[in-house]
Amino acid sequence: MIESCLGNAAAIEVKGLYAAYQRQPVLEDIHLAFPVGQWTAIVGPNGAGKSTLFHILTGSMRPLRGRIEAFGDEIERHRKEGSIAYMAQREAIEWDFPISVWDTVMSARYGHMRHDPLWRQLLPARWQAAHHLQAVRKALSDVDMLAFADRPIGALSGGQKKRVLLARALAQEARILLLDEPLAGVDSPSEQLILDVLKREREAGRTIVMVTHDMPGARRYVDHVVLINRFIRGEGTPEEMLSDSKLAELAVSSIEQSASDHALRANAVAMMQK
Ligand SMILES: Nc1ncnc2c1ncn2[C@@H]1O[C@H](COP(=O)(O)OP(=O)(O)OP(=O)(O)O)[C@@H](O)[C@H]1O
Repeated sequence: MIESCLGNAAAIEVKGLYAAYQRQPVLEDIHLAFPVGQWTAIVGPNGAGKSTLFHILTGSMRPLRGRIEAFGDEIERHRKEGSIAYMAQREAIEWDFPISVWDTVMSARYGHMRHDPLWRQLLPARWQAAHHLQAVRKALSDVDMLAFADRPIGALSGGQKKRVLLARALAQEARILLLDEPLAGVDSPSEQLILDVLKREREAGRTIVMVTHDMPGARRYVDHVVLINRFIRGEGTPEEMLSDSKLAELAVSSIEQSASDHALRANAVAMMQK
């Protein structure tokens, strides 16, 4: 087990996080902990701030305020060590870029290759050390995409693209997997395959955090659920958080949030016109 000796430290802990785009708050007063070795689902309506939270966790966006730790330590060190793998939404990727499936997944190994001798780093991707090739082969095989290794990524179907993105995250062999909607837009065999792969990763001790709108999948597989809509709206077991009444409260929070944002904007416009 990867994390068996780590006690109760959270894999990631978020303390007092605030984030905004053009002064419009998106995340406020976020306090969260993703338990080590557990599978967490982040659930919230469109525009709730879920992807923004991931952008902050991966370091691609700076929050206005707040502190983030990984394994009880500054998160930046763990990012640099490649301990956190991230799977973006399919829409966030440039699929026209002329790169093969193999090379896309191999790019997850670049962080590890930094420790290889320089002469080896200069060789083409296919001549890298055996353990890198093995990690890529295993990840592609886990998502049943090894037969597509030489295809350009732009020639894949939507579900295949999703599997390649997951393979890329797996090939990093990170301790934490952050997955933004890994189940969105895939057919049901692909969905089952992805859930089974993640179940095995969790059993091997990896910490998984995934954004999902798939309630049946989350109810069946995850250990921990976070409800979010700008603020944290609940955190607990799937039984507690994914009950009809909790999900109804979350939906109502979304309507109230939009109404209050609308009123604030109208107020601001009225003030400027005075
Ligand atoms: N680059 C940006 N500039 C300005 N506003 C943004 C930007 N990115 C996101 N937003 C806004 O921030 C809010 C939160 O967006 P975010 O993508 O984090 O939500 P989400 O919960 O991931 O939504 P979805 O489920 O639709 O993917 C939305 O209102 C969105 O329009």
